[in-house]
Amino acid sequence: MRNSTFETKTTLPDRAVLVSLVTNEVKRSGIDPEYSLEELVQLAETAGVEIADVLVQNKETPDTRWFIGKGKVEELRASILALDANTAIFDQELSGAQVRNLEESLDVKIIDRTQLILDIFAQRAKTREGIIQVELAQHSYLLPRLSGHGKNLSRLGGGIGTRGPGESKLETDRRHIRDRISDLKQQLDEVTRHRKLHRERRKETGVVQIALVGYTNAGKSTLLKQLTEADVYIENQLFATLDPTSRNLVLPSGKEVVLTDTVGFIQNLPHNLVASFRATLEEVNEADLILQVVDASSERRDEQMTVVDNILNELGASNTPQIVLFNKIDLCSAEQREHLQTDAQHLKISAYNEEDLVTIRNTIQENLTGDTALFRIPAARGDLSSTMYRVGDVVRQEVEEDDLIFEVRLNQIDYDKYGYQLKEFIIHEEPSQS
Ligand SMILES: Nc1nc2c(ncn2[C@@H]2O[C@H](COP(=O)(O)OP(=O)(O)OP(=O)(O)O)[C@@H](O)[C@H]2O)c(=O)[nH]1
Ligand SMILES: [Mg+2]
Repeated sequence: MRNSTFETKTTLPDRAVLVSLVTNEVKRSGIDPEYSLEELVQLAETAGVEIADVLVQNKETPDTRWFIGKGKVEELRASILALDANTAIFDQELSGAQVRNLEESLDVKIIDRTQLILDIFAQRAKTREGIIQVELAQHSYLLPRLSGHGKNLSRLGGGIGTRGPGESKLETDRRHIRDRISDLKQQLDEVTRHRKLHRERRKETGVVQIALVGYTNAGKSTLLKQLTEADVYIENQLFATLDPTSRNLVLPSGKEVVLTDTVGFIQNLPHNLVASFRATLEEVNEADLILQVVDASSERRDEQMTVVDNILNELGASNTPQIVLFNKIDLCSAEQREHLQTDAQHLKISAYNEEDLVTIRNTIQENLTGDTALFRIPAARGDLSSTMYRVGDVVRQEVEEDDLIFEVRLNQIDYDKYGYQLKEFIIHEEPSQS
């Protein structure tokens, strides 16, 4: 049945026991271990893993050799045998030595949350940039976990926990991996430079950039599709989208802006991954407006919003104007709906409701349209006329004595960008009605 001669060991789907160790450090980190474990279940399912059992241990500190306590290792062994599992997935990061000890003792594949996320990313990566970024993250994860013998590289073969760097590198030693990392970094630099050039060109043309951000599975891609008719991948699973997709969005005024879908966020996002995906996430940083998409029907809505805000902070994008879209309102209970903040910056929507899409387009437009301003420019500064047309809609233009009068409905973003020369000529400003 199997048609590939390259396929290595795994013929059965992975069947895993999930393990979570709740240490004092975990408790201090502010991460709710129960929520984290719920998410690990979803991540495992997303990766196509069957879940046989879930084990939890409370312990002040991890065991240096086994991570979990010796007694818990025996419990895990019993569960693996009874339920015929071939993998154990830990919700916290393990050291290389702990992985080896557990693997030798239990004779199953051992992976942790970080590796599982990296695997899902590896399954999803389609563009050159995405593929390079994932491989870079995988190697960076692996490097400190290789100690002495390169034996644990033999875990790289097939199935989850094994995708990625690839079988051809089975015998690779540390130096080899380091070489590969610097090679990947170089390739990434090149791709990044291209992306940057592209972005700068878009910027020069003055096109407004809007980024859809949010927790994974919130509905970002669905909104991109609904708003722009883009053909994008939408799935009820974590990390459906990896590579940013940009599409033109036409506002009611006829103005075109660029809307970009981005990779979803998750709590406890592996550091290697964030570092590797910095280039991709730059899109968010450069946006003129951020649409934060929230799954309002999620029991964990507030936690998810906090994670997103924290990551935006880390990216340096916390000052970018933001509209929060409370999505999936159709799935919300009356009580859930009631607790949602609503004002000009917070909308309750469903990505599948046409009227809501109209509201979103209008709200974007309102946020881009600022106040109406009156300018008086000396005729000698006629060179500024063209700038007037760059910063908004000129609604009136007259000559009065030796001066030019312009009434402009400002586009706030463009005005901030290009309007610095105009500011001294303003004679009257009126807040917009919207
Ligand atoms: N009922 C309902 N389902 C929605 C709505 N918006 C999105 N969905 C569903 O939610 C799931 C996730 O949607 P995506 O658009 O893939 O989510 P995403 O934010 O792009 O997710 P990632 O790419 O994984 O980060 C899909 O099954 C969508 O059909 C909505 O307003 N109502
Ligand atoms: Mg998506």
